[in-house]
Amino acid sequence: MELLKIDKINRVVKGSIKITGSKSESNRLLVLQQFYPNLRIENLSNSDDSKLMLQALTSNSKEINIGHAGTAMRFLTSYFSVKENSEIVLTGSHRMKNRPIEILVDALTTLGANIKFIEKEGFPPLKILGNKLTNNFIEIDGNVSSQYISSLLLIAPTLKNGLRLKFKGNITSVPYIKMTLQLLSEIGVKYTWIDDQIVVEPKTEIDGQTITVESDWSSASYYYSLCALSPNSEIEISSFKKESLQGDAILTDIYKNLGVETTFKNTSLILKNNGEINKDYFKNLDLKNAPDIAQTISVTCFGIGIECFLTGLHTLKIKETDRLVALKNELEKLGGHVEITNQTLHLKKSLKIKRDISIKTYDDHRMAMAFAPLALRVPISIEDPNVVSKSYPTFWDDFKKITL
Ligand SMILES: O=C(O)C1=C[C@@H](OP(=O)(O)O)[C@@H](O)[C@H](O)C1
Ligand SMILES: C=C(OP(=O)(O)O)C(=O)O
Repeated sequence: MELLKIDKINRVVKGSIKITGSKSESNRLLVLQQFYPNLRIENLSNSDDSKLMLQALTSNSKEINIGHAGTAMRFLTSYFSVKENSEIVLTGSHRMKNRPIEILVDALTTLGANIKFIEKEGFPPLKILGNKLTNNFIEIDGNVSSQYISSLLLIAPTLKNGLRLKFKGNITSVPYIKMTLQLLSEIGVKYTWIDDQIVVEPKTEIDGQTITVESDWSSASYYYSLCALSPNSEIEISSFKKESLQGDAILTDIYKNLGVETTFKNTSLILKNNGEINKDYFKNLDLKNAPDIAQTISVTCFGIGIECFLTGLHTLKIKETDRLVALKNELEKLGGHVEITNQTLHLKKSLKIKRDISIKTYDDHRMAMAFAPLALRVPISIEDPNVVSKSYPTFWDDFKKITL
């Protein structure tokens, strides 16, 4: 196993970084481009997950392996269900075969799709026979993963009568659903969202247009963490928009409470550490709308030595790994005290951080990137560092650029 040893960083973090396009926006636009070929995309993500997505969409192969890419797995399930006369096996990594997909498969089946579970009921791999979906109403549980809903919304305008989707119970990761709807709206698809019901109108073609993907806010979180852990630091990251489609743009508010001040300079974000920490803010922070930054935030709090109680984390258990367990294991190796439930993480105040600990990454890019900034406190090692390529292939080059 490869191990990346990072010496303690002794200098103030300074520099500028260009981050690749949002993985979430890219994966949506790639699907839409198949339906509407006169859609052009700029600043597409160079993540493994987006490359796998594009390969899958343009492949002639009968079996497609999507690796660890959750959004791709979920979006492609709907895509291949409506691709008439196609016959495909959609599979993934060992972990992917344990990430549930039954809610989406049931919804698609209600619409008229032909999908079979090949191994374990409710999980990939799937055998999908593409055909014309004839129904246009579904009721769906929205609290397990928003990706099922986005997946259905992406095919919605291609259905003869569009789609009427009604939520049962609460919905999670709502900003990702809004992102899907906003992108549909940008290409001219009409929709309404009233109370617990979304209605999407059909659209057979769009006017030619180019959409520029904003850079990835989840990837930006690691620079917020570096900035919070490095007094007097100043980091410039690009290219971002003030009105973002990405829910993780909430980072600007959250990290303000960890002493990071954000200003916009054209399309760049300038992060500066002003040392003003508001510990109380982290005594109860709900992250159901921004689950991908939970790891970054808990590690930053640990590095600063403050308590945090994070809620709304129920989706973390079914991501690249069980992120709640992974965080507890690794923070405790470093000397932290962490209590978890199925939806919360409580990090107690811990003052001393153990040196030279080797962090396990569990095939999870965000474990590697979230723990790396702790090198501002102690020498640390990251196991299997190349996992970062799932969302951010040049992470280590960029990290070195501003820390060495
Ligand atoms: O739609 C998307 O692009 C995503 C939705 C979220 O998943 P959940 O809705 O499963 O929380 C998020 O964690 C994931 O990284 C990307
Ligand atoms: C959860 C993530 O991705 P996915 O679900 O697409 O595998 C992520 O990137 O943090």
